[in-house]
Amino acid sequence: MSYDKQLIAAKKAASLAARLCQKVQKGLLQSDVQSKSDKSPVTVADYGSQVLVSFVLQRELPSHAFSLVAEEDSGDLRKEESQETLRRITKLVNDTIANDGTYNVSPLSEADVLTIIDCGTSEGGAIGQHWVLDPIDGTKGFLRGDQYAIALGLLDEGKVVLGVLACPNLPLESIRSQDQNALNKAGCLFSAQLSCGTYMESLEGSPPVKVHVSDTENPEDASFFESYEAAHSSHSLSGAIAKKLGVKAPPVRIDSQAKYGALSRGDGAIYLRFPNKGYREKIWDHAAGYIVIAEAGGVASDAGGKPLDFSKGRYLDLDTGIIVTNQKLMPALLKAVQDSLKEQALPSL
Ligand SMILES: Nc1ncnc2c1ncn2[C@@H]1O[C@H](COP(=O)(O)O)[C@@H](OP(=O)(O)O)[C@H]1O
Ligand SMILES: [Mg+2]
Ligand SMILES: [Mg+2]
Ligand SMILES: [Mg+2]
Repeated sequence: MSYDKQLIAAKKAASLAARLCQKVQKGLLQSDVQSKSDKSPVTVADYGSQVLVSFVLQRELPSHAFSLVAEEDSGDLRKEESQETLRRITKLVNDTIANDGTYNVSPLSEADVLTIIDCGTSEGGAIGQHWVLDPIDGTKGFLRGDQYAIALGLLDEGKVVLGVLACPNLPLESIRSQDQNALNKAGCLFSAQLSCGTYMESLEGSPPVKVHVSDTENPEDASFFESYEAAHSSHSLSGAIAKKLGVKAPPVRIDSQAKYGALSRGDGAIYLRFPNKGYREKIWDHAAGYIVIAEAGGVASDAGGKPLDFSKGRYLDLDTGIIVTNQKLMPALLKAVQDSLKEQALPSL
């Protein structure tokens, strides 16, 4: 089965959303930051991005049933104190659509915006097709002016069949490049479809280039990625695993699924993620990255070596943590992870 049409629509949706996010990040004001019940910062761009992706997908694929599992909902925005925020989101979305020029539509109203945000409340699951969206992954990175991604995947019968990662601040060259000029040129769009490989192009438009994960078999040559935020992933556990494996390079700490993108083109060889006990991973934090890595020849699993299961609804059910690397390094990595977890569980003497 081909998902070509959906892939074209997904790339268009994520690119347009990226434009909105870039505009907001440039002019980021403190007043853009709201507080959600989970205390994570949510910005105008977060909602605006979700509206644009949902809008474009429905426009581009009018004959397809539409189900979207997305991170944000309109609850907070419907509150009295959010009126100004809603007004700003609506204007940003309408300006972005008008500047793009593809869609000849009358401007969306604030009520339209709320309705479109709430298109993302699907529960997903193992039956049928569901889009999975993180409108801004790496909100903390976004607010800091660092890495973030617009991450969009498609599930078919519970399996990720395509994924797109728009990473506006990721350099087009390897992040390990020493060339400052090259590092200043940023804005990558990764796209992957089942059995078709992973491609990268510039967000400004360039021919897609096929990418592949690092093929290193030697952990001494491997550098590893992890969250910038220590609260999202234990830096001490990943350090212990890397040491056991023989990794020499210091960790590369960046926000968002830009890690999966950078890994898919070989900027590093390993990604380790170990949230606090009890934290439940959401499917939108990994769906797009999972297929971008798999189609580039890599493998992502939980800490027990099981593939990630996206068929269970909005959450991933998994055994402690997520590990990602190439096929050759995975057995050694898995052993180092298991040994380190056992040691960590032992009472210290
Ligand atoms: N305590 C926690 N442990 C693990 N992940 C967390 C977390 N709190 C938030 N997250 C998730 O980590 C994501 C960012 O990952 P990373 O650390 O790789 O940048 C966040 O995505 P959002 O920014 O979309 O909310 C959020 O879903
Ligand atoms: Mg969030
Ligand atoms: Mg996220
Ligand atoms: Mg998010």
